[in-house]
Amino acid sequence: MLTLKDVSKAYKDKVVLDRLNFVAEKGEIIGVAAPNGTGKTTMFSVMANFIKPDSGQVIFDGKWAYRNEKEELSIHKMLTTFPEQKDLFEELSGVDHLKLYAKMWTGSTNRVQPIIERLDMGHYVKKKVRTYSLGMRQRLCFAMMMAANTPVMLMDEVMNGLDISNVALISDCLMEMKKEDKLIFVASHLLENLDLYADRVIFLKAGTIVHEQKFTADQETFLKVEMDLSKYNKIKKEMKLPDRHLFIAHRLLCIPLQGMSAAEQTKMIEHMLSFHEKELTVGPLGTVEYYEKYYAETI
Ligand SMILES: Nc1ncnc2c1ncn2[C@@H]1O[C@H](COP(=O)(O)OP(=O)(O)OP(=O)(O)O)[C@@H](O)[C@H]1O
Repeated sequence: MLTLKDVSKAYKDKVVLDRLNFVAEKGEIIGVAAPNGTGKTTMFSVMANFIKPDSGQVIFDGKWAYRNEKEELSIHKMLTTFPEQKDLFEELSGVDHLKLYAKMWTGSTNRVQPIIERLDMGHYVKKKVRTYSLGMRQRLCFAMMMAANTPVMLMDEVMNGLDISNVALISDCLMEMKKEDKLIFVASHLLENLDLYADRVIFLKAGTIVHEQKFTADQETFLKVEMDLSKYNKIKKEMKLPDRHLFIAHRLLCIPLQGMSAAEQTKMIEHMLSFHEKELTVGPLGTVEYYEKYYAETI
């Protein structure tokens, strides 16, 4: 559905995307995680052709690649990007915005009313945008994407400024949209929220994807123990930890259980319990833990 092939982009001598490659299919939600200033927005801007990459290609459906105006038009019928709040028209109402997006992309306004109801916007949507709070504007931006109803959606910071119940509401809508076979990219700093609906999360670092986390049943299992650095150093002296263990962000010891017999696993858990640590869990690494692994100091 969407392929990035060797995409590179630099601003002067600052390389932001460095031969980036990936393939995304319809019916997927792909989370994009990285600290501020890493290149999430740049990647989306290249995907939407708002900026040209220095090299490489963005290919849609195996055939369209922004090579000319006709191709650009074909792609932009399939793709929407999350509107920026500053691009909203202060003197128009929310309904006006929704009708505009619905008409432009689908040729009909039939979906507007159900979207207003689904997003619980009825009490404000007829008022002018200049009277809206940050969260009300954000919900309108999301509703505009729902109204456009394109097969590909690029959502940068979709949860910005939303309270807990609205984060839950938008998360539910994203899951419903996934069932409608959309391909949705969500760049977000709400990492635990991504775990809820993303099929995979890509982690950007130094212009490339350093890790892709897939939420499948065959994820590697770790024994995870919260501890500080001095305790970790003490344990390392007292026992042989597996070579592939991680000590993430100076706070979490993660021991891979793969390859250990049941007896060895039990022994390892008993051993860790004997250190009386705060918390001990068994499971795969989550998005927060991978984030810390790649962006915080790890031994
Ligand atoms: N037009 C530009 N000119 C020069 N440098 C730019 C430009 N746009 C972005 N950059 C730089 O490129 C890098 C990546 O920026 P980008 O906005 O893509 O990051 P981001 O991951 O989306 O960050 P955030 O989480 O803060 O939104 C940053 O160092 C930024 O300063």
